[in-house]
Amino acid sequence: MLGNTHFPKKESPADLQNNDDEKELPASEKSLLQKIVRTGLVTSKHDIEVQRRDPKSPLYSVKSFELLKLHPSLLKGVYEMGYNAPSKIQETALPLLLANPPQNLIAQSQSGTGKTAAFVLAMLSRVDPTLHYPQVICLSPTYELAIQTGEVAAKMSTFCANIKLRYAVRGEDVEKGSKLQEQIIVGTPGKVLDWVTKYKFLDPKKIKVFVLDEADIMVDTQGHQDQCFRIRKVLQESCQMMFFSATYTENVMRFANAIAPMSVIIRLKREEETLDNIRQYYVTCNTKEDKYNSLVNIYGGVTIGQAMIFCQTKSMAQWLVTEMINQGHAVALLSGELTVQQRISVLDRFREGKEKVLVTTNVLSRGKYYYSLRFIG
Ligand SMILES: Nc1ncnc2c1ncn2[C@@H]1O[C@H](COP(=O)(O)OP(=O)(O)OP(=O)(O)O)[C@@H](O)[C@H]1O
Repeated sequence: MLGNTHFPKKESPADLQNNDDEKELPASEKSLLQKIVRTGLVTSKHDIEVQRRDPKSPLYSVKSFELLKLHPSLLKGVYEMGYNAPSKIQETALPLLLANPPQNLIAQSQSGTGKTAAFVLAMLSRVDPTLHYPQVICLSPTYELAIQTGEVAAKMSTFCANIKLRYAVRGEDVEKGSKLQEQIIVGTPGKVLDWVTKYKFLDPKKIKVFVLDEADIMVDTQGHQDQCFRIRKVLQESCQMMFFSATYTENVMRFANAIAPMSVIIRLKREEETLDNIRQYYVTCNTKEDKYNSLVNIYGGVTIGQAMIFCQTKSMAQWLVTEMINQGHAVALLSGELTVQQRISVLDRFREGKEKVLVTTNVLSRGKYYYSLRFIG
C-alpha cells in the first residue's frame, strides 16, 4: 500500500528508511556503476609503493605520454581522449608495462585511478597490426565489464586502423573450424577458455600479453580462478602477464602470484570512497502498481538527473519501460536479449545523458532487486 502519501517529503520518513542494512551491492555491479557514473580520473595524494625482486634495478616514472615513445597514431588516440598527462598509477605502470624485455606486473589501486587506460595502452602498443591473429588476451569478470574495456580500446585505437578487437563474451559466436584474425581478444574467462582450448579459434602460443582485470572480483566468482589458470597454463612462459585489482587481499595476492610470477608489484593506497552521491532507501510495496506509483511519486518529489532502475524479471522491466514512456520519460531498456552492439549503444546513450532512465534486469546486477532505484547525480 504505497501511494503519494507514503513517499517522504524529506529525510527519515517512517516508511522509507535509510537502507544501510541492505546487502552490499555485488562487486561487479558496483564496479560497473562506478565506471558508468564516473566523469573523470580519481586523483590520489598517496605515493606509489613499488616491490621489485631487485630493488637496485632502475625504476622509471614518466610525467608525459611523449616520453613513452608510443606509436604516433596511438599517442594521437590518447590525446584525443583528453588525457594530457599520465595519472599517478600510469606514471609508474606504463614504463614497466612497455619495457623491453617485457616484464610481469601486478598493480593495485582503487577504481577510477587509470588502470584500464594503462593496460589498454600497453596492449595496443604490444600488438603488431601487420599480423592477423590474436596476440593479446584480456579477461574481465563479466560481460559488461569486458565491453567497457573494449570500448576504451576502441577509442584509444581510433587512429590505429589496422588493430582489430574481438569480444569473447556470451552471445558472440565464431564459425567452427575458423581462426580469429583480430589481434586483441577481450572477454570473460569461461568463453575465452572455450575459444582457446575447446574450439581452438586462436593459438595460445602466439599470445604476447595476458591481462587480468578486476581480479578481485574474479577471486570471488565461482570458477573464474580455475578458468584463468587453465588459460594461463597454455600460454608461453614468455607471455607478459598484467594483473590488475582494486583491492589487495591475501586471496588476491595468492591469485596474482600464481598468474603473474616474478612480477613487479605496484600499489596506490586508497582515497576516500567517491560514491557519496548515491544514497540508498527502500519503500515497501505490495503490487507492481504500488511500485509504479511510488516511482512516479519519487519523480514528482525529487529532482533527478539520471536514474538506473533494476528489475527482477524481464517482463517487469518491459512493463515498466512501457509505462514510463507513456508518461513521457526518456527511458532505455537494457535486457539480456540485446546484442553486444545494442548493449554498448544503450550504455553509451545513457552515459551521454540522452536517456534519463535506464531500466535493467540482472543483466547489470547479480542481486535480486525489485525495482531497485539508483539515482545518479
Ligand atoms: N591520464 C589520464 N588523464 C585523464 N583522464 C584519464 C587518464 N587515465 C584515465 N582517465 C580517465 O579516468 C577515468 C578512470 O580511468 P580508468 O577507467 O582507466 O580507471 P580504473 O582504475 O581502470 O578504474 P576502473 O577499474 O573502475 O575502470 C576514465 O574516465 C578514464 O577515461
